[in-house]
Amino acid sequence: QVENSRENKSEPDTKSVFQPPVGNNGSFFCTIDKEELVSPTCDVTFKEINEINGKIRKDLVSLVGTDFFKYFKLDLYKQCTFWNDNNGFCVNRACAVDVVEDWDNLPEYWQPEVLGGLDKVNGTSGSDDECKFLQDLCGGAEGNGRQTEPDIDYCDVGDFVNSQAVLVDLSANPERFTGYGGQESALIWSSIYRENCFSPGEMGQSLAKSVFYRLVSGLHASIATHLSNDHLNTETGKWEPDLELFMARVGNFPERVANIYFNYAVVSKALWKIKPYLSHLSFCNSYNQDVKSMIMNILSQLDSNVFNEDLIFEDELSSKVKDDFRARFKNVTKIMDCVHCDRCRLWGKVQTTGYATSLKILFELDDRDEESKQQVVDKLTKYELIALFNTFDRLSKSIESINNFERLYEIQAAGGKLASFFQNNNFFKLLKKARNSIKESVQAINSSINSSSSEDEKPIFADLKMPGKPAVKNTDQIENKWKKAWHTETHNVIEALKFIYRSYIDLPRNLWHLLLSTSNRLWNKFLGIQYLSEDDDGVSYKLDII
Ligand SMILES: Cc1cc2nc3c(=O)[nH]c(=O)nc-3n(C[C@H](O)[C@H](O)[C@H](O)COP(=O)(O)OP(=O)(O)OC[C@H]3O[C@@H](n4cnc5c(N)ncnc54)[C@H](O)[C@@H]3O)c2cc1C
Repeated sequence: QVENSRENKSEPDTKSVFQPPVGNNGSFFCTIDKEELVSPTCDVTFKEINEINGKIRKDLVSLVGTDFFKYFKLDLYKQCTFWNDNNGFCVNRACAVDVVEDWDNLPEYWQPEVLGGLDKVNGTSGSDDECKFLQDLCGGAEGNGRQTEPDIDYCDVGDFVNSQAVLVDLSANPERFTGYGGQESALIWSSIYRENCFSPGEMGQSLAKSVFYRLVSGLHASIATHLSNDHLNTETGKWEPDLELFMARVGNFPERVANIYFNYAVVSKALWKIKPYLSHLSFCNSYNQDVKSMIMNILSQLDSNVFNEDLIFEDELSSKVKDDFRARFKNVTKIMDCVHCDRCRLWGKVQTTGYATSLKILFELDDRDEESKQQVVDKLTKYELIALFNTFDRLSKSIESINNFERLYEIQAAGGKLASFFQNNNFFKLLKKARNSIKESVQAINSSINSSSSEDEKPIFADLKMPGKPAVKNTDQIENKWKKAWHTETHNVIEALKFIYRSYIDLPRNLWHLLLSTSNRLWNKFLGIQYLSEDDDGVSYKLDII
């Protein structure tokens, strides 16, 4: 699944980058085996992940809704550094981000003087007994001494303290359908997938490549699940799930669904791994008493078997591949600066930062050294932690949505479509409208005979609404197809019946005429005289007997 050869290409080429669709009899839901392991590196089945997710979903929703976890900081105006394309923008309202401007209503630890007051926080940090991690968490004191240490970051943590960065309430800017697409988003995705080309010949590169691909594809599929689950129905004006869109983007591709589960396993293992190092922290309890218990409730449901990160870079030789992996994933997080839709950029940044944080925890937490583990965790910034939990929430929501889409799919497959057709009285509306429409069309034909106008070409069922119209299809075309088929069939049946009826009526008369004309011709021939005939227009003319 990661066989795309993208090396040595200067321009993104979407055709060579993306996998061909892998539809399975048109349906994933019927073919995936939920008892199977999510991946050879995960000792967990799809079913088990569903169960874990069911247990933690409620707490996770509450957690990301708390004041501490719902705010994120990012620079929406950062220039794209990968190609010269900083002029595009998404004009759709759904692409916009509502930035926090009402500072008075924010908790104290989000106030500008605290967020920006690094010196003040640093000044107190040495004397207080609380560890630096907690102060980072509550005061935003990122970056102490980071520069002198080896780079273990999979994203640019400096972005969060950039002077251009704005604070955004994630709960006020949900991840959903924005209309962003076409060449622009395809270019972003192809550039992301192109990062997945490691130096050939390195030990362990194929497994690293596979993990990289699955992470990106899982992110891509998760975004597609959210935009299908929260899709604008232009007829009702409501945001609602769109099953057909989901099937077209995710559901018909078992591999993409599996990659969402794989990402869930990766992030949950990272969370499981930091659990022992969070216990001494109070998570700004003075602001929200429940945050800590919610986190612990969630983490206690997670299992170490969900993902075995040790298999990825298992021997010494693979450390080069690991460096490559880190640099390439960092690029993925930076490519988010090239996304023109602000809302997509926001959630793209949150999620790529969440994966970057997971990778840092999984691959940079040295198993042999307890102290270094604690240090890595202590140095996580507030925004990495917020991104980590929000990314887990996004994956958890995706899995919940996949299960909901499966139920919708089964209802439709079991004839739900037909049932709703009758329940909504559409069948009877169809009959009534057909009757009225035929009357109208007859009138239209009559008037067109007089006025020589083209009124009779007006579609008969112009106002007819068929059930279950897919958002992605041209509805006019579907209606016209129905009308055309209806017309053609009724016309053909009526003409056939008329023909048969006329044939029976005309048969005796035709036989009598045939008999008369034949005997007349034979009599004339016997007498040796000319006889008369008629052409198709009824004109009589003489024929000579040869
Ligand atoms: C960072 C980012 C965030 C975005 N956030 C949003 C958002 O919040 N809301 C929104 O409405 N749109 C969002 N978009 C746009 C969205 O992802 C799609 O690009 C857009 O909807 C157009 O979809 P598409 O069907 O043309 O194919 P795309 O999703 O653009 O995919 C392009 C090609 O990639 C391949 N492909 C698709 N999915 C996968 C997969 N999971 N694994 C492997 N290959 C795959 C297919 O061959 C496909 O033709 C975002 C885009 C980016 C880059």
